[in-house]
Amino acid sequence: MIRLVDINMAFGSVQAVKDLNLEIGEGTIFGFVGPNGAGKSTTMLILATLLRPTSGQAFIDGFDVVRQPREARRRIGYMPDFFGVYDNLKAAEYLDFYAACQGIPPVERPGITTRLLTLVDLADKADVYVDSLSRGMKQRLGLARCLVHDPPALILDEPASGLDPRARVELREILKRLREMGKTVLISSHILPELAEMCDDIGILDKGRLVARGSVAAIRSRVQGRRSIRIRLKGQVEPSPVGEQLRSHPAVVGVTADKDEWIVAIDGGDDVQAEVLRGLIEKGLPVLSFAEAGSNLEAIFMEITGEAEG
Ligand SMILES: Nc1ncnc2c1ncn2[C@@H]1O[C@H](COP(=O)(O)OP(=O)(O)OP(=O)(O)O)[C@@H](O)[C@H]1O
Repeated sequence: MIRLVDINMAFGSVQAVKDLNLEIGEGTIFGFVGPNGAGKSTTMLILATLLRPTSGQAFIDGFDVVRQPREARRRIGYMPDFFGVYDNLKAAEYLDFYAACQGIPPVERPGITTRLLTLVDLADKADVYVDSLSRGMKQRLGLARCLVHDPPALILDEPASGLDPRARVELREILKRLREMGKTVLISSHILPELAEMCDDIGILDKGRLVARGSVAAIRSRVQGRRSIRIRLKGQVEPSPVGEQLRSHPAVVGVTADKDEWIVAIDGGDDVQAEVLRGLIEKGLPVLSFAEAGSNLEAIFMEITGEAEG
């Protein structure tokens, strides 16, 4: 449904997207994750036909976004990371307005508006001014707006950003409904755990390059067996014998000092963790705490995007 072939995008000397190749099958919820400036919004703008790539091709349902922008646009709903809402309109009027912009005949518009407001759980807000809706509600209304022309593919740029946990759960529920409807969704975030709960597949973008792609389980297994340990020692900061001692263990693959803490990446399980602790104690180093930071998704994300730096 969505295909990117050797996409490059340069803004002057800034290479925002580099040799990006990606295929997203029909009915997939695909999470696009990467730190700020990774190139997510740029890629989405290209797919939305709003930015012409420096080179490469992008297709929506087989239509080239540069050569056949009208056909591509008809098949896509795009929600930018920031969008304005007209505050003098009520929710239903707002959707009606966008349906009119899409050339939908007046007789069909009330039905579409009602269906979409129901889909995004705003049926009871039809007559409420958009301006007075909460941020989460505005986001859901924005999502409904992308659906007025019933496109098979949706591109959502950071829709969960700034939402409270409850609003995120609501958004996740709506994405599930979209999946049931057979929509293909490309959704971005700079927070991997936020996307992991909602997506079938994940692509990690870093400095314009796709550095990992696969199911959440596959990405997790890429760094399986690796864990981070947080260590606090009394009055110890670099330079100190601590870093040297930690690095001397062959299973220690990374050591960083962060304020009064050391963060150590180890390639191994409980036995290795116990050995590293024993090594510190045997050297007479004053360990205050030694705890697993967890092999959480955020650590995995740091790991993968860190790898790409070299
Ligand atoms: N119109 C532009 N002119 C110049 N540079 C740009 C332009 N748009 C994006 N960039 C640069 O391209 C790079 C990628 O930006 P992009 O907005 O695509 O990243 P992103 O992954 O969406 O990040 P964020 O989460 O911060 O929006 C950044 O270095 C950015 O500064």
